[in-house]
Amino acid sequence: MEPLFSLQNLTYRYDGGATIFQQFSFSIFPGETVLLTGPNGVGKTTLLHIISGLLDKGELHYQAFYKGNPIQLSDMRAHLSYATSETVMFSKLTGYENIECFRLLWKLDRQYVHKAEELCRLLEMEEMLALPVDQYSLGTRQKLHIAISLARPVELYLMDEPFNSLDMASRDRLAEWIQRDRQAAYLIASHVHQERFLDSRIVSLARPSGGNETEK
Ligand SMILES: Nc1ncnc2c1ncn2[C@@H]1O[C@H](COP(=O)(O)OP(=O)(O)OP(=O)(O)O)[C@@H](O)[C@H]1O
Repeated sequence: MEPLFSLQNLTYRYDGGATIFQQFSFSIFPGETVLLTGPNGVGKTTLLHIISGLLDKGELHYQAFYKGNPIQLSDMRAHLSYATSETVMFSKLTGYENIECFRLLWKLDRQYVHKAEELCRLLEMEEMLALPVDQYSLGTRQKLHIAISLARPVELYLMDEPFNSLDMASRDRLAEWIQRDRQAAYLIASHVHQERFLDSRIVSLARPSGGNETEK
């Protein structure tokens, strides 16, 4: 089977910083869930930022392919949804209004709204949607952020430590949802929660002196 997305010979160094990746290659297949693990500071968030085209400063070399076709990482934004570790939200607006803002921003139809609300129900925070986001707890903000990100209709989802602020029941439900979804691929940075993803591939980033080399 052809990978959905493939990154070859990635070399990356932050401006004035150390080399984080050295000739690193990684692929993810349609419908696959990959757990990205490794110690603090090894480069998990950096890799997700790179794949979503957010890092254009520093030394960056790679070849990338989406569905077999060469692609610039800055163009990957159209094909993926990235649930960053920091929640990005309009805090004076309600949950419903935030869902609607992202619908307008991404130019989506009502299907997206239905899916976002379904995810809010799954994560048991639907009753908070009528309130402004600045009244939410940290975990409730995280749930809305995840619901909005996963409702976007794409074939590749990137998630950075999505479980951190969630209660146990929500962690279980979210992990089940992700593993049931065979239509999309998920790349999830998390150095815990491997027990929730027993059937998933684990890519463990190491910290060799020269930066990460191609995953084994
Ligand atoms: N803007 C930046 N400029 C320079 N170096 C940076 C920058 N952002 C991150 N780094 C460095 O890049 C390395 C990788 O950081 P990154 O946040 O990707 O690690 P991580 O594996 O996600 O860590 P954690 O498990 O703590 O979230 C670290 O050594 C970090 O200090």
